Amino acid sequence: MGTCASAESAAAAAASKDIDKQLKAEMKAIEQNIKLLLLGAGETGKSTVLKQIKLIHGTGYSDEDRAAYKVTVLTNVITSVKTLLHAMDTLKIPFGFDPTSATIEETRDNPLPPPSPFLTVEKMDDGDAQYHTSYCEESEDDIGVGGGGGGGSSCNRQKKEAVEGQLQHKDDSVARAAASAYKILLESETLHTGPVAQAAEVVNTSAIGVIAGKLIPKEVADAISVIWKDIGVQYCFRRFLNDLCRICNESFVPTDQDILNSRIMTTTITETRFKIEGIIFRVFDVGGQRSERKKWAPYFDDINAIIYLVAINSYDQICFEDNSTNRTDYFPTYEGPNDYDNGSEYFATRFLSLNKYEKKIYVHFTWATDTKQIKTVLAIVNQIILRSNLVEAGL
Ligand SMILES: Nc1nc2c(ncn2[C@@H]2O[C@H](COP(=O)(O)OP(=O)(O)OP(=O)(O)O)[C@@H](O)[C@H]2O)c(=O)[nH]1
Ligand SMILES: [Mg+2]
Repeated sequence: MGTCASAESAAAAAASKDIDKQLKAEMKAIEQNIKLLLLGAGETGKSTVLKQIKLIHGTGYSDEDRAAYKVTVLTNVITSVKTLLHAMDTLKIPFGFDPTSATIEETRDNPLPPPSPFLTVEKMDDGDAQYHTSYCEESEDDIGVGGGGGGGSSCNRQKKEAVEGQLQHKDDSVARAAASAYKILLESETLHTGPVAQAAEVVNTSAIGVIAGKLIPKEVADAISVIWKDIGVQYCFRRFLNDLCRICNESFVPTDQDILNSRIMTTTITETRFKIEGIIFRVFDVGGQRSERKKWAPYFDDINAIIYLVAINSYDQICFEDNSTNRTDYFPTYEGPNDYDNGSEYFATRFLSLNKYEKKIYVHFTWATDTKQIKTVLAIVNQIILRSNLVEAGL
């Protein structure tokens, strides 16, 4: 009896000690805060992940935030149309070009280029590496410009992007037919005539920025509308401007998805604090362009985790910084087929093989603009960080 009672009290004392330790660890975490650093090259989705954390764990966006983002979205629309018009000339696609009039025999035989989900790699203090793929989960919202567009899934979107990528393949027969039509019109000096070419002139000569409180000028909005209806322009780049009418309307207020899709290059390091399960997370978002990277160094002190983002669709894009350097160049050691599964596996393996100090690295394939997928990734990240805190505290 006496033995039993003393065993019980020993167990109770041990349990109480554990609780004390846990409370102490949690208090320590609260005191210290959890410092999370978002790193990665330019346009890899760092600020987008921060926006998602704000939506998931913060208070969301106020009316003032939305008014500021309205300026960004409207400016992004004008910039995108200018980019699109530039692409028409670069890819040699004339206005009015109908891709269905060209034979697609060769394109059908070409392998599809890999779609473009983004890869995130988390570095932890020690231990194993892990993968998490949220790439093909169903998504509630489809993404158009501003993403207000209806239905569909991430998988459908990826297939759509892959098909669009194929349409732009420089060797396919549709692209050759477009270039040939472009050449004929150029030689006959009729390439830049007609209503769509006039609308292009209006957009190209308009100012890029939209001032706070103002709308896109009516003549520019009308010109964008004319450009967007052109079948050749649709062929050139059909996914960005589906929501033009909504965005150009006076009553336009950016939705959460508009905000996630909008783009401002980060040039000032920001710190944002969130309380998740009682613990304060301090998230640092840095600029990824080359000139910004020298500002990263002081932020490595005392951090609990790095979320390193990589855009795995950027392997064939050039750097914003100098407009010529390939962002990732090709990988001569890659011998696998040109498909998503093998390509993404290869990227993950390359990153993991750089782990010289046996740090814990977790790899997630995800879409930074998809709140549902980022929610899953963040929940895993939080669990990992909190777990490693308890391990540190000896629990
Ligand atoms: N399709 C797609 N677009 C994304 C994804 N992540 C980010 N984007 C878009 O890419 C653009 C750039 O994303 P940002 O979050 O601003 O990139 P960043 O890494 O903060 O860039 P810097 O501030 O220049 O370092 C934005 O328009 C985003 O909406 C993704 O996973 N998929
Ligand atoms: Mg940024």
